[in-house]
Amino acid sequence: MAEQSDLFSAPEPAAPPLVATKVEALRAQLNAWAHEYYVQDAPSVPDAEYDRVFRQLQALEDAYPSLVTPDSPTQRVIGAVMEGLASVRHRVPMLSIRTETDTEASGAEAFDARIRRELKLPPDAPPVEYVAEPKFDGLAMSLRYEEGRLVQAATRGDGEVGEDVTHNVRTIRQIPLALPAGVPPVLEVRGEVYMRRADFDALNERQREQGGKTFVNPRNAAAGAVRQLDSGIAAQRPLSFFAYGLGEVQGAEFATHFEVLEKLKTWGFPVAAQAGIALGASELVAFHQRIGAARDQLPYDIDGVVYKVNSLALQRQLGFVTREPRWAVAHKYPAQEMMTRVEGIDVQVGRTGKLTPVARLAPVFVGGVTVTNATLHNLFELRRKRVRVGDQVIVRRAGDVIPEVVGVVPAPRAAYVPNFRMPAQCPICGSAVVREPGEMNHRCSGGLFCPAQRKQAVLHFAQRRAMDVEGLGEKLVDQLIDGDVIRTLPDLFRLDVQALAGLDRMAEKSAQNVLDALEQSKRTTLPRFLFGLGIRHVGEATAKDLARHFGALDAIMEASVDQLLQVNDVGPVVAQSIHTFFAQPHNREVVAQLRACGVAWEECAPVEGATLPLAGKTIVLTGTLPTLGRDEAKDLLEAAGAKVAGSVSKKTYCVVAGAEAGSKLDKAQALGIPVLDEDGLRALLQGQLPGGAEFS
Ligand SMILES: NC(=O)c1ccc[n+]([C@@H]2O[C@H](COP(=O)([O-])OP(=O)(O)OC[C@H]3O[C@@H](n4cnc5c(N)ncnc54)[C@H](O)[C@@H]3O)[C@@H](O)[C@H]2O)c1
Ligand SMILES: [Zn+2]
Repeated sequence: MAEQSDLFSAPEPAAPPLVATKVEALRAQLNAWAHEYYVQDAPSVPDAEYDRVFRQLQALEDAYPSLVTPDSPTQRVIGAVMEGLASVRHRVPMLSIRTETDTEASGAEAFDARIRRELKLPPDAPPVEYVAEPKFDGLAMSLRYEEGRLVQAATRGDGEVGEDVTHNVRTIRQIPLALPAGVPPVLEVRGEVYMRRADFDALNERQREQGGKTFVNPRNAAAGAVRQLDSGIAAQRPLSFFAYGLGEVQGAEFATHFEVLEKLKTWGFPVAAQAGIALGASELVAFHQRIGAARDQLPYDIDGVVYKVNSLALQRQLGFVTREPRWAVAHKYPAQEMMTRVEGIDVQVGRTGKLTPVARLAPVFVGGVTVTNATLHNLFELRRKRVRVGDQVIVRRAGDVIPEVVGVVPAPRAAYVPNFRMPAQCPICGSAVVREPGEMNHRCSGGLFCPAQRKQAVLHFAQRRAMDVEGLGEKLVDQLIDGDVIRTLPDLFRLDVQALAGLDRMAEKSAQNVLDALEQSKRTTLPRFLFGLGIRHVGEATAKDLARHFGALDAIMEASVDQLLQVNDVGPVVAQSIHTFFAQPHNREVVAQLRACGVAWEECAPVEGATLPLAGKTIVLTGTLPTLGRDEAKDLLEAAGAKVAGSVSKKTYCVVAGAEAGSKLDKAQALGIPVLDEDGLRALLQGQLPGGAEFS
């Protein structure tokens, strides 16, 4: 009998052994990736790659349902409880969301059609009401409040059991610890903990500067912070929060999801401003497009939008499938991380002379654009990530920022590939490449000469505190350099009315004004000139110290590192930087030409720092003086040998206070430090001690 019935019922196709093996392999791969992603917060492949393999598995399971097992990644929410964190059983499970993909029709239309079918709506029924929201790329969080107090915060885990991370979540400022009176006595708020892009970039920048580990993306940085055992670390990572739903609630009833969002707002939770009601498929499509167009400008990452049936009664009617509700879907955008191959590593020189290794890539569509180059930041970052030519890497492009290589996809290399090296000479100008001790970045030392640094060099040279060329601002400098009107600083002094008047928005009159300003700037001072050269680490104060110590430019140019170290406040890094600068023949040539063009200053005999009346004294300026400007007062004090500092400490010699002096004055008084007015300052410069006595 059994044999006969087998003949009549349509049997499922038996899976060929090869398919069964393939399915097992795909599951093992997905489980390994999920472990890296959920447990270690350090994925080795981009989400797009995980999703691709996930869909492959889904397709095979659809074709051979006999192969489906309850522990397949397609059948359950993946996640785990980290050792060291207590586990929390969710009273209302935390589910995943099905992803709707675009075919010929928009994913929004496919979702709406499915909902209408499942609700058995006739074709002429009015449009279904949905709520559309951004899909934040962070990690799901359940916040439990009892009697209005936050008592527990838990991650999603496997959906049934999550991790207790209350200690870390308490450090997130956007999450209220106490709620206003009148909230339901038991209230679980569900939402997403995430990191804003700017916070993420700043965190990584800090890590890079210190040679520390950088994070792949804001999601992993946020997840890593939330799942720390030590709340001190989480507190240092700037995390944010958006609420988008509820878990267990006692003592309140809601009719719609939108009403829930409104209530969350009144209780003090951040709710996405874009969340709104959408009627039918057409409004969902419009929402998807609108948020997609604004995506790059958002201050945080989203990977799509979420559509939810608004009526909670209909939600209940629709119910759940294994790992996801039927009443919601995610409609995604192009991935912000993709995999591609490194075809070469180039070096770019930035405006400030910093050398950046840049990966040349097999073209890849990421974050909505095709990318062929991505930054590797610096040599150390590149080495730490072990990037070599030929490797598959993860490229991230989010917002308007330049694309970056965030990691290598581990794979055996076919052949030996040499490690990348920084060039010893600038690829643009041939000057020596230097890296200071403790610095992560390599730089071109051809500051004045290097075409990559020209604009920056000219602007710095012309600024008020340096050569003070009025009217030589950014727009004009852009035109001069881009139009190849000038190449080096001396070219500035070779400009004529004809060359200038040919430029955009430059009448003959204003051209003459610029020439006059240039002419006037030629009579300058040694500290201004030195500062204007833009030598790394030589700010105004150091330029003044150098001028005072050596008296003449030639002496500075010829000084050894040891001689430079004799100067007040000049340490090894600064001394080396000055020495390297003047060791470049290009830079010496520029200086010679500037002098040949008539740039001149008075030189004087070297002055011993110690002989100046205020040498070694630190003085603080605060408030507005009646006649002296802040810069003027500073110049006068520094000329007398004083150091002008920005904050008051026990070491402060005296404070010069004018009108509207604030906390600095209070602090001086508290510490018993003498306070002078402008007359007192003048007296001090004349040699009178703040107490009234004379200098000995
Ligand atoms: N790279 C890897 O190795 C790797 C490994 C495993 C998983 N993943 C990625 O993880 C994701 C799969 O995770 P999933 O199945 O939990 O789905 P999901 O994370 O894509 O979607 C569900 C989650 O969306 C979040 N969400 C954001 N905004 C929301 C909103 N407004 N309303 C409701 N929920 C919102 C919630 O946290 C919820 O848990 C995929 O993107 C996959 O690529 C990557
Ligand atoms: Zn250079």
